[in-house]
Amino acid sequence: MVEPNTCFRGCCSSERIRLHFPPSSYSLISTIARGSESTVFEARLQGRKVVAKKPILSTSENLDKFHRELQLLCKLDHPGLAKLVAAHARPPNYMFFFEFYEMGSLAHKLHVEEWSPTVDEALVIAYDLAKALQYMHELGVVHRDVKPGNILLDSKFRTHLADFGLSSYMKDLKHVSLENWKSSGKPTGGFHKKNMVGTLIYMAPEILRKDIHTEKSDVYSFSISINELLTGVVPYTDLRAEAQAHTVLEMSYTEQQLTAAVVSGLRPVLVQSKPRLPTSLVALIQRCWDSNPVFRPSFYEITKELDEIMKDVIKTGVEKPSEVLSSSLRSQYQNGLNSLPGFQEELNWFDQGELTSKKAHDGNKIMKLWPSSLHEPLQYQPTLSWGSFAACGRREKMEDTHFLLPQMCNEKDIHVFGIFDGHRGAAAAEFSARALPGFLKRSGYNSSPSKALCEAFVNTDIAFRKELTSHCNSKRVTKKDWHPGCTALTALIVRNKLFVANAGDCRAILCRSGHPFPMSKEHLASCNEERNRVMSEGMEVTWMVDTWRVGAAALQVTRSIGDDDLKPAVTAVPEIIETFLSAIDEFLVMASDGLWDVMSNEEVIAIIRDTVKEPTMCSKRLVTEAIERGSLDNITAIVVFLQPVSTAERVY
Ligand SMILES: Nc1ncnc2c1ncn2[C@@H]1O[C@H](COP(=O)(O)OP(=O)(O)OP(=O)(O)O)[C@@H](O)[C@H]1O
Ligand SMILES: [Mn+2]
Ligand SMILES: [Mn+2]
Repeated sequence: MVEPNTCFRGCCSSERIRLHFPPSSYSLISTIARGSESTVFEARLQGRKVVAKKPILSTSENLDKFHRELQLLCKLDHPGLAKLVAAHARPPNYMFFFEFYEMGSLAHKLHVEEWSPTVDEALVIAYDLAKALQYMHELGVVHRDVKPGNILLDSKFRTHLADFGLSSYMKDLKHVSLENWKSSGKPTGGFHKKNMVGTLIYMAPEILRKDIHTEKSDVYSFSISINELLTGVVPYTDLRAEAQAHTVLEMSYTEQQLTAAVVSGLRPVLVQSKPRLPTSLVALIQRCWDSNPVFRPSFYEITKELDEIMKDVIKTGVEKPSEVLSSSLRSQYQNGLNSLPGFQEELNWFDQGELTSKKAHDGNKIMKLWPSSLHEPLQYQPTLSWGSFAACGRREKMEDTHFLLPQMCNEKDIHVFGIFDGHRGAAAAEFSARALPGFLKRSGYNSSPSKALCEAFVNTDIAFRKELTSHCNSKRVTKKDWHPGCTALTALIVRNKLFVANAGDCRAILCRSGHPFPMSKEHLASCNEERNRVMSEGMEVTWMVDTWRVGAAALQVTRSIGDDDLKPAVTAVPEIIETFLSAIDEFLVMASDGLWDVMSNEEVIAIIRDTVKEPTMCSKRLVTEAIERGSLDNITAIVVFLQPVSTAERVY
């Protein structure tokens, strides 16, 4: 008797795909992955190596879901989707057999193997994935679980979107609240299996707000995944490797915090420095993760745009295996590089600064930094918590750096924080962030805090310019007019006293009695006093384009570290403002000018009031907001709470 090719219930049928087999025709060989709702095996089906996905069927609802998924899988047929080769849909065994994709998931490739694709490889993957999703959407189906863990790669690096456990016809979707979403089909998988926070990172803000999932929500997840592919970094962690990223993600955010942050506009750090990265691709990613689904392009538009981008990047069309694209691009890229001036012999300026710092303070363990006097009356004790966030923003390169050094030299009530905003390259900023703390310690053993800060700025400047000169001489560097510099802002807290040293146009404010209390003043050529000082040092200041600028370099700031072509007029000597802290002081905000360009002191304070009382979250919020307001610069923010923050306030 020939059995019909249907499932046990008769609701699933197919002409292409066999839906039942005699038990002897398949065997499970080994476990590949154990999901929350299924186990994935390497299997053999009639001699062919396949993947068997065996759902956990503990309730009748699970069974209904299996049949719905099978009905859908019988309809789907696209090269960009994981191919169902067969199924077994009769008791006691229910399972899907898929084509085996030997390279595994994109998540594994990126975060276990730490694979770093070239831009053209990433473009091919993005294009394949977009095509597959366009196909699904045209059928009226949303995937609802687009993420690197569900993107499988074959030996030719072509993409196959898998895991249709959450896929659904749009017409069947009702409002799914977060609660019943969690208990029904929740996106899981990869290394995020155990924790919710991880699975949230691909979910569009409207889903987090408990709205309905539309095709534009898939567009959002697509862009988060493609940005992850280009950066290699797990969203919201700054880390590549799976194990560490996992811990950091869990430590940095609770579920509510991340939900609140994404809804209020937080996004992963946008890809920035990658050879040949087309700006149009970066812009496309940003449009795809717009907070408003209406502004996100459809996959029809995305594939068209990707097609254009690829044509620009390579003049040879798209339907080629990626290896071919890679090699042709690689040779183009190398030709391009060779015609560039000799910029390759880069020093690592962070390391250079670190070394200088070590030499400077030489591990003095006997002397104490600024010991408190026995005669001092009982002092107010601020309770500190601190955090920072930095983003490249719309700039091509990141030239901001910063450091957080709480409890300097193991002194429980001495803390230092610094921001450096580089110009004409990042060298000075990178060097200073590592070198300045060492100079501060050295001076701290025999100078007052403000004198030590001043010496630290000046010594960092001298050391940097010395390193630069010897580097240029030793390597016969061809960069003739290379005079990198940076502005610098450093806050030092010694028990109940705050000292802020500033050279340039970063800014620090205190929130005192609820109002901004300036702790620094900007040093710009547009400011009379500074302009006169620079001119009295014999340096020309001229009105150019839109503002006053110093020297041939046309610098807008009048104090900085580095800039050896403008020394001594553009001095590294900081201005220092000091104040006693008391119960009226809530928090300190320090930021590079990229933030202050688009936000007033009052607005900064209002935003922090309106955010979870967690300093890293506050810093992120400030930076994200500044980018959204159109800041064109790099942005770094440090937030230091000066009072204990109640746990109730910490939760959004
Ligand atoms: N066809 C396949 N070829 C190779 N590996 C596969 C295949 N299908 C699944 N895998 C591997 O198994 C993992 C889990 O697969 P899948 O996402 O389909 O299962 P799941 O139970 O829905 O998991 P979760 O929902 O927890 O992500 C994938 O991340 C991938 O590493
Ligand atoms: Mn799944
Ligand atoms: Mn999965």
